[in-house]
Amino acid sequence: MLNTNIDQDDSLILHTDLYEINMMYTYFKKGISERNAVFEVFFRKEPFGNGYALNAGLSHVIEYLNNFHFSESDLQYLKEQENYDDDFIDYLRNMKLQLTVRSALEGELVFAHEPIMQIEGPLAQCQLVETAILNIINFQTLIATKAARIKVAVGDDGLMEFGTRRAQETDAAIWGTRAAYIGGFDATSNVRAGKLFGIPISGTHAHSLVESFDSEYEAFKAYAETHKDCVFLVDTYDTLRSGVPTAIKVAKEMGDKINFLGVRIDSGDMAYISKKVRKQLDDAGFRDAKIFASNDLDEKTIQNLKMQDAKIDVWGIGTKLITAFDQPALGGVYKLVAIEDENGNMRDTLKISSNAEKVSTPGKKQVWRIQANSEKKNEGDWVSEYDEDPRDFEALFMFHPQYTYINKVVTDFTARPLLQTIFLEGEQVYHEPSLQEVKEFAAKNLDGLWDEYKRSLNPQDYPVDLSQRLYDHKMNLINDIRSKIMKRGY
Ligand SMILES: Nc1ncnc2c1ncn2[C@@H]1O[C@H](COP(=O)(O)OP(=O)(O)OP(=O)(O)O)[C@@H](O)[C@H]1O
Ligand SMILES: O=P(O)(O)OC[C@H]1O[C@H](OP(=O)(O)OP(=O)(O)O)[C@H](O)[C@@H]1O
Ligand SMILES: O=C(O)c1cccnc1
Repeated sequence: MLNTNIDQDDSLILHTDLYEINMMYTYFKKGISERNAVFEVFFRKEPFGNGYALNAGLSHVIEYLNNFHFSESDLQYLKEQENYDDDFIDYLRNMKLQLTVRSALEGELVFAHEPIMQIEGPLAQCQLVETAILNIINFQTLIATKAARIKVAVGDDGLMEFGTRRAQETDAAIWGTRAAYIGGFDATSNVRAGKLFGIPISGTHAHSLVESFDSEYEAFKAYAETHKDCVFLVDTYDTLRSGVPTAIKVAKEMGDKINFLGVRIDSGDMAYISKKVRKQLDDAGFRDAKIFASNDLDEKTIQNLKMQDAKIDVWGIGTKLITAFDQPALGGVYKLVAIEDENGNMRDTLKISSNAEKVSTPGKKQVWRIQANSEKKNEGDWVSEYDEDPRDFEALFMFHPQYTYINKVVTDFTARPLLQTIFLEGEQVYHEPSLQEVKEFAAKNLDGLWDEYKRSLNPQDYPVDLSQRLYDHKMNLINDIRSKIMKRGY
């Protein structure tokens, strides 16, 4: 018996902060819950000092929104806890998803200060979904980005995800594994993630197998007699004196009965040991046997090991990937950018700050990825008002949104809108691609990025520019608000 109140009709609908429902209550009681609103998700800095983020999480958001309803036990719980009036409880009972959701697709490269998801519809519904959407996108985009960094470090070597045992609980392991696959991992050790998402599964064995037999020889032999594909973990006692020689002995004895894929090392000086192991395997005639390595690895250690000419073919990565060890959160936010007024007109909203980077950009927007036809590489992103289209221009003027003297004119370009319609007034209109297609899309997008933005250390800032119209609108709104404050004193 579980010590929780999870019942049959549990869904993610209450996976929200209480303040969202408290705000819905106010909107409902004051008669503004159905006013049209537009919120946008964006982050202010790429994680890990990276030059880009790799978008992930949309699939889980779609699943969440397709299960958008309050169950009777949810309503009863809210009534008991918060004593909301019955008319509000009835309103929640009858609530059907009416939101229009536009989003950057999974596997898309996304950058700071541009909307990566846009939620439009009744104010109350927009407010309710904030928490779950941020929870999902912030985590999965973070892990996909970490995975992409690790993938850059390993190049064409094999890359296995080993993180489940160190993940922040089960959901993080499952969805983190999926994000890692999008970011470039080849396989996972998590069997459920394999079953759920079709990710290839792969595994070796642990030290406990070796310790369960009287000797390393008996352990490897037993494994070989019960498996066709064999990777032996060779560092339980003494990698070079015992582990590798024993693996070679067993591989020779078993001959064609097994596929001797290689050995795994999980401790010690990986550069020194892997070179020695390579020599031992080669000398024994096992030139195709691969060396697998694991032990608290991340992109920095991998790069360093490669610099030391470590002879590692397949990398197993757990803790530092799945916990996003060096940056535990992406910090994506969900901000109101437009709201319907009492006359039915949309009013764009703006947050002013003394920190220029924190002044928000008002209104419902679109993001255009601008690519030069000559190079097939991105020139930058052009954030516009929603009804603008850069394809109407022969030459596109792109300028830095703060340092406007940094600018360029781009001709002969293609422009593609990043925010795609996923739900239209509550109906899913987007057909999800397979996970394999998402992974290929991510790799293709990375090809379109100049190396200057891709390097893991001190990458160049990728241009995220505003259209002239959006820039002028923002400046006018800032001036309007300032002059109102001067007049009214608040
Ligand atoms: N040649 C190397 N250069 C840089 N880092 C290395 C090298 N060899 C191993 N490492 C990394 O150094 C870190 C420290 O390893 P640690 O001392 O914990 O490993 P260990 O000797 O295997 O001990 P344990 O058995 O407790 O894991 C690990 O993240 C490992 O991947
Ligand atoms: O180091 P990570 O990147 O987190 O990768 C996962 C780790 O999990 C296993 O170790 P663990 O000590 O849990 O089990 P073992 O008995 O198999 O060594 C494995 O050997 C890796 O070292
Ligand atoms: O298959 C492995 O070698 C493995 C799986 C999970 C964690 N560590 C290693």
